[in-house]
Parts: sequence; C-alpha cells; structure tokens
Amino acid sequence: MHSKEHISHDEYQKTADWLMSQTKHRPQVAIICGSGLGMLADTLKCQDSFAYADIPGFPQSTVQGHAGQLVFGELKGKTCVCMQGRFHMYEGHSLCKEGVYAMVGGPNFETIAEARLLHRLGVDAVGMSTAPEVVVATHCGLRVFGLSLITNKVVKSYEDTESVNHEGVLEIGRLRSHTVQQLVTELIDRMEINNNDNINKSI
Ligand SMILES: O=P(O)(O)O[C@@H]1C[C@H](O)[C@@H](CO)O1
Ligand SMILES: Nc1nc2[nH]cnc2c(=O)[nH]1
Repeated sequence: MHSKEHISHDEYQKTADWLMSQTKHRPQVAIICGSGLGMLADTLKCQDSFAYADIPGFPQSTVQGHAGQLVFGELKGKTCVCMQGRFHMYEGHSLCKEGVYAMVGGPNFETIAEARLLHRLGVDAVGMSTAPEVVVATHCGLRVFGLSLITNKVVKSYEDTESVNHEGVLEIGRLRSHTVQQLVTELIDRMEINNNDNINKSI
C-alpha cells in the first residue's frame, strides 16, 4: 500500500481487522508523533507495538528518526494509539481524497455542457439536495453528517451512449440500501447523545 492514489475501503478494513486481532486495546485517542516526538509513545503503559513493515497493507516510514511503529497502550488512563513516524507528501504519499459536492436545482439532470462546467470548477459529485439541508441545519446550530450515495457517473461526453435517469438512480439505491442502513445504524449506535449541547443552552 505504498503511496497509492486510491486505497479501497476493503484494504483499510483488512489492515484494521489485522490490528484489532493483534491487540486488545481499543483506542479512544490517536496521536501522530512527528520528528523527535516519537518518545511519547514509549511512555504508554501496557504496550502493544507493531513495526509498520509487519502490518499488512501499511505504508513504510522512510524518514530518518521515525521509528516506523504503531504503538497501542494507555496514557493517563486513556487508551491511545501512537504513530511513531508519519507519512509525508515528499515521500510520495498523496493527500487523502476530499471531494466537492455541488447541488443543482433539478429536476432535470445536468446537460453535458453543464456537467463539463461543473467538472472544470472542481466538482466531484453532483446532486439535487443535501446542500440546502446542511445550510439550514447548520444555521440552527445542529452538527451535521451528510451522506450521499453515488449512484451513477455523470455523462460528460457527447459520444457517450449511457444516460442518467431516475429509474437507474432508484435501482442503485435499492441495491445499496442494506449497506447504507448498516452504516447509518452503526453511526447512530456510536453517536454521542450530548453533541447538540450548544442548542440546548441557547433555548
Ligand atoms: O435523495 P435525492 O432526491 O436527492 O435523490 C436524487 C436527486 C433527485 O431527486 C433524484 C434524481 O434521480 O434522485
Ligand atoms: N444532479 C444530479 N443529481 C443526481 N442524483 C443522482 N444522480 C444524479 C446526477 O447524475 N446528477
């Protein structure tokens, strides 16, 4: 998994599963120790340490002075994991991919000319919703987690014989509904109930 542009969810999952099978620690805090700061990891109690080279699918640290170890343990009673050595763009690692979501008014799908314009503006995904909902929720002081299922490729070429239609969107929705339900259920299960404290205070 060296400096790949794209690391799939399955690849991350395999690495995480391996680590979880090797240690009983379940960290509440994650710390990246940069140059000269790796010694913090040595202070963790009840340590489980793994050389990056031994962790399936994990990148390798190439910088001098970076031990290249993942250290699990306890600090002040909190379970932590420390990266003794980090990864840099100058080592060939790319930035985590962030995407830009753009909302168009609908109900029609964007024309090829509009799709090309959005692409040139740096848009990665396009929909007809979500943005106004997030604006209103944020205005109300709510913390927001937005989730969009990407159902189709946007057509950007006049030669392309594919076209987007609502039936196709609904079909992918049906195919992925179980996964989306599991994800949302898991999120709700892990959610801190007091995360909208700021609203309660202002009422
Ligand atoms: O959930 P929404 O309504 O955002 O889903 C998309 C946008 C359009 O309503 C429709 C296009 O097929 O699906
Ligand atoms: N604007 C837009 N909304 C969508 N919703 C689902 N697919 C699409 C799409 O291709 N474009």
